[in-house]
Amino acid sequence: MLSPVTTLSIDAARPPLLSVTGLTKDFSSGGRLFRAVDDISLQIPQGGVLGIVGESGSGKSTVARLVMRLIEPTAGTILLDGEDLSAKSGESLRLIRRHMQIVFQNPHSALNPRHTIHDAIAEPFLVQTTIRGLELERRVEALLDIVSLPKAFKYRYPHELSGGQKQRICIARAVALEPRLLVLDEPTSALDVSVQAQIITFLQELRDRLNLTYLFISHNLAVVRYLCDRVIVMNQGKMVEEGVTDAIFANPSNSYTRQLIDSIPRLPQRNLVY
Ligand SMILES: Nc1ncnc2c1ncn2[C@@H]1O[C@H](COP(=O)(O)OP(=O)(O)OP(=O)(O)O)[C@@H](O)[C@H]1O
Repeated sequence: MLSPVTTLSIDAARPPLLSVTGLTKDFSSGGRLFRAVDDISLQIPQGGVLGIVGESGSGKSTVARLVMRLIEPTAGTILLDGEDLSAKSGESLRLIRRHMQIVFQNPHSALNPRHTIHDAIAEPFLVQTTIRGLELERRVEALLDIVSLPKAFKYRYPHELSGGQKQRICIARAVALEPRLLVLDEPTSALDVSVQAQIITFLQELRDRLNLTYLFISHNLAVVRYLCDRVIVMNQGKMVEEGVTDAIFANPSNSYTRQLIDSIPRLPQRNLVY
């Protein structure tokens, strides 16, 4: 287990790890304002897995980017362990960003083709810490071990890896500085179905092993059902349903949610997760 790089303040009466209130995002397009995210509120306790589902264009990725402060909200607050992200900028935002990392959909474009796997995994340490030399080597190898890849992979380049292996490298890099929150934005949709299943199982094990908290974005309800404790259903930027995953799947109260559930393809038994 890696030692913590920094720690957030820990209160006795602990707030949810992530608490989002009234999150709203307007984009201007062709001189007109378009509300992509409309008054979304959510909470994730430490160690929880919250899924956001909805069809293409419903605003899921925009929520992910807002939570990561990759884009600025039009309105709303985002608290990480009680700390207001919207009040932070510059160095204090950079410091708190260590505690929240994002894994994107496409591992093929996320890795620099000219950098070895070693350099890809070492980068967060070089940018954010003073860890160097033998200790850096130890960390890189430990992270390859965490994502169940051989140490010798550090000498390889991205084109020498499969899609699933590349996504494991992206996950290794995302967990390098021991974040508390991992935002997973469709992390398996660019992968083959059999590899998707491996990555989902792996993400579940990783959460238990590193005590991570996930915000999991997907249009794949079967994956969400497998991985998430609670789920939010989004339609046209709005939250139309929220609750315990099993309860929502068993008895959706919203007609849009029911349509989504009915659209899950019936697949052969061995692909049951999907
Ligand atoms: N930078 C932007 N400028 C203008 N409109 C944007 C921008 N980013 C997203 N949008 C629009 O906001 C809406 C929500 O997009 P978003 O990517 O969040 O949806 P999504 O649910 O993640 O879709 P998908 O599942 O296809 O990724 C879409 O209509 C999209 O066109």
